[in-house]
Amino acid sequence: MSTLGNSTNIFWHDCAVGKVERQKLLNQQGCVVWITGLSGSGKSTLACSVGRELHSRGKLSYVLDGDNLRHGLNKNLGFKPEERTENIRRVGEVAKLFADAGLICIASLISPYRKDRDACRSMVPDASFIEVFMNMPLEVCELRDPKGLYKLARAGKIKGFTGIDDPYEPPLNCEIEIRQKDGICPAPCEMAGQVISYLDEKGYLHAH
Ligand SMILES: Nc1ncnc2c1ncn2[C@@H]1O[C@H](COP(=O)(O)OS(=O)(=O)O)[C@@H](OP(=O)(O)O)[C@H]1O
Ligand SMILES: Nc1ncnc2c1ncn2[C@@H]1O[C@H](COP(=O)(O)OP(=O)(O)O)[C@@H](O)[C@H]1O
Repeated sequence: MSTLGNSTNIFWHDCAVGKVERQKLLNQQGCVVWITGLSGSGKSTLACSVGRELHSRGKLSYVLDGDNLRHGLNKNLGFKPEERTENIRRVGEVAKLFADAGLICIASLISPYRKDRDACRSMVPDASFIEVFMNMPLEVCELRDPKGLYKLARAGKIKGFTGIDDPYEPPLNCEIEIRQKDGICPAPCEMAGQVISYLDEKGYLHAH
C-alpha cells in the first residue's frame, strides 16, 4: 500500500485563527497522548480513564481507539504489517489534526512497530507527542483475554496475533511507562493519575 503523496499542484492555505488562539480559548495545550501495548494490556481502559479525568477538570480531549476506528475510518485494513503501518499512519494524521485543534488527543492502539510510532512522533510539532507504554507482561494480558482472542491465536485460529506470532517492539524512549508494582497492576485511576500528573507538570493543562 503506497503512502506516498500522489497529488500535485496543491498549496497550503492558512486561516486567520490559529492553534495559539484555539489553545487560549480552551486554556490548554494541544498534544497527542499515544498509548501503545499488547492487546489486553489496558490501553482502552487507560484512555477512557484519562479522558474522564480531563473532562472533570474542564479540559477537552478525544479518544482515538484502534478497535473503534477499525469500524469506520480503517475498516478496509487488516493486520498484515503493511496494513498496521497504514492504520497507524492514518491515526497519527488524525491525532495531529486534533492536537492542532487544541485538544488533548488520546490515541490507543497496539501500534506494535517502533518505526510506525516514531513516524507519528515526527508528524507532531513542538515535541507534543507523549508516548505511554503499557508495559504489562504477555502472561497478564493472556490471562485477562477479555475477547478470547489469545485463546484463538494459541489455537492457530487467528494468524499474526501480536505477542503470539507477530512481534511487539517495546518503546526505547517513551515519556511514560505503566507497569506492575510488586506483581500488581495499578488501578485505572492510578494509571490515569500518572498521565495527568505528566500533562500538568509539562504545562499542557493551561494556555501559555
Ligand atoms: N492479529 C491481531 N493482532 C492484534 N490484534 C488483533 C488481531 N486481530 C484482531 N485484533 C483486535 O484488533 C485490536 C487492535 O487494533 P489496533 O488498530 O490497535 O492494532 S494495530 O495498532 O494496527 O496493530 C485488538 O484490540 P485491543 O485488544 O484493544 O488491543 C484486538 O481486539
Ligand atoms: N489497571 C487494571 N487493573 C486490572 N484490570 C485491568 C486494568 N486495566 C484494564 N484491565 C482489564 O483488562 C482487560 C483489557 O483491558 P483493555 O483496556 O480492553 O485493554 P486493551 O485496550 O489494551 O486491549 C479488561 O478486561 C479490563 O477491564
